[in-house]
Amino acid sequence: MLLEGKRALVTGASAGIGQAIAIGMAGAGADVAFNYDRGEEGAAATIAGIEAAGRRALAVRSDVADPDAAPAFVGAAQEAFGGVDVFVSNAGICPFHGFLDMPRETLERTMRVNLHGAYYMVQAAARRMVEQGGGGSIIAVSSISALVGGEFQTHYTPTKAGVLSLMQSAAVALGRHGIRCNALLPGTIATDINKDDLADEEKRRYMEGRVPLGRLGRAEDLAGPAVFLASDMAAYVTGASLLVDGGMFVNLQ
Ligand SMILES: NC(=O)C1=CN([C@@H]2O[C@H](COP(=O)(O)OP(=O)(O)OC[C@H]3O[C@@H](n4cnc5c(N)ncnc54)[C@H](O)[C@@H]3O)[C@@H](O)[C@H]2O)C=CC1
Ligand SMILES: C[C@H](O)[C@@H]1OC(=O)[C@H](O)[C@@H]1O
Repeated sequence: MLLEGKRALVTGASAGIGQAIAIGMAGAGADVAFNYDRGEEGAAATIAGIEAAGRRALAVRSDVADPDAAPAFVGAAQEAFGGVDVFVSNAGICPFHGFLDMPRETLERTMRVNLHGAYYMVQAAARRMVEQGGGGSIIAVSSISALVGGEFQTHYTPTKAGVLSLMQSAAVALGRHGIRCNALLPGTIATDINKDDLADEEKRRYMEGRVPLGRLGRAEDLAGPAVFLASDMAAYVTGASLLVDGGMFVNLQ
């Protein structure tokens, strides 16, 4: 198995993409610790999915925007599993809102969760990996939105560009330690984050129509690419970004 014996950590894994990655990594042989800030039922389902794969699970409820949450999460995983080999920074929010009347709190919360949270978490994981030696793999969930804009995402797209940039700079900073850092760029994946937005049938059909593969993404579509980047199959891949969007980005006309 690609991740046999690895210890993986995933932020934001009580639902959606994080949940699919956590369970997918367990299916590939990893013990998995995850954090989440809401959704006890979802967290229980993630634990069940990891354990059904015969792997150990650890769930920690905390807010990635809290700088103290990062060392606490990594420390708890270290205590439970004895080390950290793979880290996936996934937790994020996207409260759709127009630009001209963007509430300050919505802007600042989105920045704190998506960008500051990713920074603190990645830094805490990297410190652990450097201390233990032997390298590691860090993956951040950025977005197709790091590359293109969105009318109701002016607070969100800069965070996703920031996360992509964080992986590039971290790849440079951590290469000498054998730690690889890469970004996943999902397209439109049907999850809770866009449930309300895609409840508008016209919008949903428009988004589907932009995808050459003919459908919106499913959270599970991110599991394989994440396992690949975490595994030794990607041993010479760092500072890279992988679009997982059904071809949406290249579809101009
Ligand atoms: N669904 C989509 O179309 C796309 C999503 N993404 C990114 O993928 C990531 C996951 O999104 P989805 O699975 O769609 O969302 P989701 O809403 O289905 O799941 C979000 C998860 O993150 C956790 N979370 C949210 N805020 C948190 C916080 N402050 N601290 C700790 N955990 C927190 C939630 O508990 C939940 O487990 C996000 O970073 C999002 O920006 C990127 C591109 C497209
Ligand atoms: C939440 C959106 O549907 C989603 O988020 C992204 O990052 C993608 O660009 C999609 O718009």
